[in-house]
Amino acid sequence: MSVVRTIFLQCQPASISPISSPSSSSSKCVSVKFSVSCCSVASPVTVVNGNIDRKPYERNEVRLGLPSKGRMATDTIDLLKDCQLSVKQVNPRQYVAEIPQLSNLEVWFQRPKDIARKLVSGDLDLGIVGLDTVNEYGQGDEDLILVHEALDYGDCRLSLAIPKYGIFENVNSLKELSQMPQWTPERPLRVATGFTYLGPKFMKENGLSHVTFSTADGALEAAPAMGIADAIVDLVSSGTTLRENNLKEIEGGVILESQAVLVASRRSLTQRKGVLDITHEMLERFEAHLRAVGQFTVVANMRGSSAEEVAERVLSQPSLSGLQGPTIGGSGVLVSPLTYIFDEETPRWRQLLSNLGL
Ligand SMILES: Nc1ncnc2c1ncn2[C@@H]1O[C@H](COP(=O)(O)OP(=O)(O)OP(=O)(O)O)[C@@H](O)[C@H]1O
Ligand SMILES: O=P(O)(O)OC[C@H]1O[C@H](OP(=O)(O)OP(=O)(O)O)[C@H](O)[C@@H]1O
Ligand SMILES: [Mg+2]
Repeated sequence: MSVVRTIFLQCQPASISPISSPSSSSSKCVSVKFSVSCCSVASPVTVVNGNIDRKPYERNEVRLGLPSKGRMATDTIDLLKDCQLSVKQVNPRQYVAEIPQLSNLEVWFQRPKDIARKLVSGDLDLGIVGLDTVNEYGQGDEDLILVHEALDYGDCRLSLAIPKYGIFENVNSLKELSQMPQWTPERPLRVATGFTYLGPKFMKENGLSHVTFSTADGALEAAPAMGIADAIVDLVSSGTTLRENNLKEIEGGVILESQAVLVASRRSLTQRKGVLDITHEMLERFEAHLRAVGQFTVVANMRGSSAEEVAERVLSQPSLSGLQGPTIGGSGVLVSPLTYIFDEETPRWRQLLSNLGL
């Protein structure tokens, strides 16, 4: 009986599929690889918008905008670090940095809303922010292209919420809210929101006509209890803030599902030297890294009469997806998390090129 070395990839979700057939060599080593696709693939989205004054900028460096503060800041740096892209900042109060692995790239730390604005104005070429920010401050500008629409952090939704109490006690859907007799031209539904573009757009698209909006920079959940508004449009993640303020979401009231995205300026991608190459490099790393999240390499020595027999046994056991691989007779088991799984092609890259007409 010969000892056969088996290598396979293990992942959390139950589905597991071979990405390469077992192969044997003269020394009776067998290599079996499994993979599960962890992220959904969607086309780069073009967001549409109005007229903005564009500056014809003369510069040679490619500029990437990253969140300077707030909850997106650390997670963004962490994602880049996980992709072996180290952001070198001289000190935390300096807003410019570099990523040595990406030459000719300047990183600029900015507030998320300013990243969206500066992409539109041409002052940045690439940015990482929440989709809510892209849509709110990009206002559907055709120049903005979502290069990666699911970076897997910053998950939240933009949602309409109303009080649980009073006249809203039995109101549980957008339809019921819109049909309430209370809303008239003289006494419209008062909505407080920081999303002064997406909020009114949503109400209009859903046929709510007697609506007025007020805005504030934060703590919007206080507005109904303060008597300033009847409803709010704000981001919800765990739902705790709504609950603690006696508010509820309603059916049909989700305006947008959001997470961190990589967004680019179409003009930059097509006209500025180096932007397309840097985008390709970042995209390949992001896709390969996100595909590898939750997957592990397991290396074990296994007994079998031949490499083929071991490979056959490994491949035939769906239970391997439950981390039971070594129980089929392995020893010297090594388990390590995977950093990247590179596919032959980067699906979003192909989609981006076709979106750009290249
Ligand atoms: N509760 C949340 N959970 C997860 N992600 C969130 C949450 N709230 C916001 N986000 C995401 O993080 C982004 C940045 O939010 P954050 O509150 O850190 O900054 P900001 O709202 O731009 O600034 P500030 O709140 O200081 O005015 C949002 O645009 C959104 O994409
Ligand atoms: O559903 P939850 O997990 O409770 O999160 C939702 C809250 O998080 C955000 O506020 P943030 O913390 O950014 O404070 P802000 O209102 O000052 O922006 C958002 O504006 C909500 O208020
Ligand atoms: Mg906030």
